[in-house]
Amino acid sequence: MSGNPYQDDRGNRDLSITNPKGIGEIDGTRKSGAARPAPGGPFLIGEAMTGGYGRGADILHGCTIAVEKGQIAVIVGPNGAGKSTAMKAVFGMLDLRAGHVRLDGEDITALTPQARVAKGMAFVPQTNNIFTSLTVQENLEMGAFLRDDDFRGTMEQVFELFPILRDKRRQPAGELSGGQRQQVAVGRALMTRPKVLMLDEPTAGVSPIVMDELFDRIIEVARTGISILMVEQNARQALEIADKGYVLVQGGNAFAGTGKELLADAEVRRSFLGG
Ligand SMILES: Nc1ncnc2c1ncn2[C@@H]1O[C@H](COP(=O)(O)OP(=O)(O)OP(=O)(O)O)[C@@H](O)[C@H]1O
Repeated sequence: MSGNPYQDDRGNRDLSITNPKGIGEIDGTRKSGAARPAPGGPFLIGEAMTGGYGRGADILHGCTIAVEKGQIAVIVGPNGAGKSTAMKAVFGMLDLRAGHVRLDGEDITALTPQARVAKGMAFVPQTNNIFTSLTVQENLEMGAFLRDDDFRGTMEQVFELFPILRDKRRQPAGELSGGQRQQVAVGRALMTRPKVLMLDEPTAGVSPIVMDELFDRIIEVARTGISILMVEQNARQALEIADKGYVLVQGGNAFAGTGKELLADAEVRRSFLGG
């Protein structure tokens, strides 16, 4: 897959590689240089997030993750770095001890996940992200449960994006292949007509070809103006389509930059991309 189609005309928001101490650059407090943040800050930002599960030790330590409208931000890093935890924190599944989450300028830190869905956020977790005993179409209808308008147009868009789902719409989702199930999960999230689509390892367990196809579809979704925030194990491929990449290590930001910058950075390559 080639580079990201958005990078050229949005280059002025892209930030150079930063170290944890330079993290202020990510949230738009950059003090010098040409890059200026969008007025009001990023569309979605989890800023300086610190917290963990229940009464356990903190997993996130001042972690910052952001995505602009219609862009793709990718979180990569070693196993256990806290990538999924950062996603859960942005979605409100974690009580933060410090830090904020802002969507379109509004502080949503105190909102429940359900309230965030109503605000336009959709989250596709890593596992158990479909109803296996329901048909494909029923899964998509479940995605529209918060809507009281006619959602057939949205379902049509999902079928256009993932034609195989139309063919299999009457089949129980549990009978589908891994890649097709992921399409159901993404399709179900899209049924809410989200402004932000959060994906935790959407390509887990699928073949390289299926991964490429899924990434192409994700680019298409971003082109419609939806922001994509995703965690990926396939770091190199994901960074290729990323407007913005974050490398998390031990719950904190180790590197951030455009996908291209991270792919070109010698240390990032050596430490996180297998050379
Ligand atoms: N529900 C939970 N309760 C308590 N601790 C958890 C929970 N989920 C994750 N953790 C812990 O949080 C830390 C970070 O896990 P997390 O799943 O966020 O990492 P990750 O970067 O997504 O890893 P991976 O790449 O392996 O999926 C780990 O030490 C993990 O054991």
